[in-house]
Amino acid sequence: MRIARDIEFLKDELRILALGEEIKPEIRRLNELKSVLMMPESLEKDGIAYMMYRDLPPLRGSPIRLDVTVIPPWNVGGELAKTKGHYHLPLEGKSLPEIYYVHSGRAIFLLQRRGASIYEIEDFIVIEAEAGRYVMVPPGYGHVSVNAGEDMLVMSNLIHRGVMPDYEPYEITRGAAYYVTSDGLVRNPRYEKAPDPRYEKGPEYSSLEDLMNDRGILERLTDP
Ligand SMILES: O=P(O)(O)OC[C@H]1O[C@](O)(CO)[C@@H](O)[C@@H]1O
Repeated sequence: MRIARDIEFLKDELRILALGEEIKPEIRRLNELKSVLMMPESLEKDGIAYMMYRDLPPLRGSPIRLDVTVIPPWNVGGELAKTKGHYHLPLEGKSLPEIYYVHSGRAIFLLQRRGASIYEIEDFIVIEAEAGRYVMVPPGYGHVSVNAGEDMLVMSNLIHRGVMPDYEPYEITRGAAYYVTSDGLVRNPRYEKAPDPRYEKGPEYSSLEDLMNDRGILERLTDP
């Protein structure tokens, strides 16, 4: 599968070749997600939760980092496959956004903006995106990516390379304010306040390459 010019994802071998270089993935295991699962007690055995191929060559040396994340379909206690979830720590006092582009599969992005405490959510957005659509995670929003389809979800993300993830709020509340299950959304009871979700669809964009060449969009990653 073509990710961009000179970047190929070899689906059967779970390998990425970028400008001829083999990119070694960082693997997140199911056991590492126990702290954010709706029903961790339903996890019977460890396995691969998702793979992150970080800092692909075309953008090395630039302020923006390009990663590819591959989430196979899985389900623990009815909850669909997802990333751990994090907020972005401010960089030099600024909260910075992030862009996801879906190459294949069906994604649901759960975005949340917290209020006075981590148990209070002011805004909760559910964004659906299949291949050819992108999502901008706005500054200040925490995010979880869910594989809502039956196939592998393959997506890229563009982010300022100085941004560090903050996992603690998601670990304390055991995930986002809503879980995505095979029966739909389930409210996480650990949050004291969470509005009804707002539903959106990620806008279409011709390709990741075109997105990477769109100055207007890219500039927002460093200066929202
Ligand atoms: O850090 P988490 O919550 O496991 O999520 C992984 C995702 O976050 C990123 O590290 C960037 O925010 C991606 O590479 C990856 O898709």
